[in-house]
Amino acid sequence: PRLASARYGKDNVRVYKVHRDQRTGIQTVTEMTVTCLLEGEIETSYTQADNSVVVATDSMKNTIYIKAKEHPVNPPELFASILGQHFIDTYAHINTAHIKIVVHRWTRMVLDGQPHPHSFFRDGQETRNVEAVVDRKAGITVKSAIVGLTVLKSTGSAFHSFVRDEYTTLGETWDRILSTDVDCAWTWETFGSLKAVEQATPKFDAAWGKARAITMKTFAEEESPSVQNTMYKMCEQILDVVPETALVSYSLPNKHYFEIDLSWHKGLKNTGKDAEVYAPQSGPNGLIKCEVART
Ligand SMILES: O=c1[nH]c(=O)c2nn[nH]c2[nH]1
Repeated sequence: PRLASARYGKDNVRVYKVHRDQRTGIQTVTEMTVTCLLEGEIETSYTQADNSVVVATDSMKNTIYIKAKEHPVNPPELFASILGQHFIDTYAHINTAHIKIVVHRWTRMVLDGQPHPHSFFRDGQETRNVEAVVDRKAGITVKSAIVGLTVLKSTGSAFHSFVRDEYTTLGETWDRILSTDVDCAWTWETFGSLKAVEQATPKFDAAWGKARAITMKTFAEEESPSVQNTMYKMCEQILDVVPETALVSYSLPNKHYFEIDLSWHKGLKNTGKDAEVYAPQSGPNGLIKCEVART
């Protein structure tokens, strides 16, 4: 047998960092969960119990905290690239660093119309994710994402004219509930160096804001004929407004809400245009995926 692939590191490294503006007294917080996996000439640590090539995962955890102290942690695309580049620069036998950052939401409280200087709330389980692969030869590839943004529309979604055969029971509908947990990702054109990522810094927050706005606006305003068509339109718009992206993808569960026929009870009308009470389904769910490339 041969070692076909290997990467190792530290997962679930929770990091919190506060910025204190001395002049205004306004404090800003960032909370993230970091994963760091390294690849390189590390085969002998697996095959020969040679630990001389092993940068301990504990040391990686220490490094994440030190770099978070020494460098900005925002935008996450920049911090992930800085962190990955550190491992390539520091250990000659490490050739690829895989850094994943999940940024959790701390939204500033607004009290009596005023943003509070140091109080925040978790408005949803949505996260902003970044995966950076820093490779000694190939450069820095960065994938940004919105994950876990749960949305629902109570109408404005249809699904009909699909294959009808001896396996089909699903009725056609011109008016249905549509709900999903958005997982939207955009891959940046590869950066040739950390300097190139640093120069692109202003683009990362802007792209996240645009992708999130396009997702919500298209979801809300499109008379959706299917999840497939609506997500494709989202991809087209993101590629259009973020020219440095090479690929945009969505992975959308179709979280079904079933009509409940109550006519057995005194002829109660609760289906079709009379439907008001529905049964939200935990599963099974549709799962619709696509990747749209610029070229
Ligand atoms: O939008 C939808 N796409 C599908 O492929 C599908 N299949 N069942 N319901 C569906 N809704």
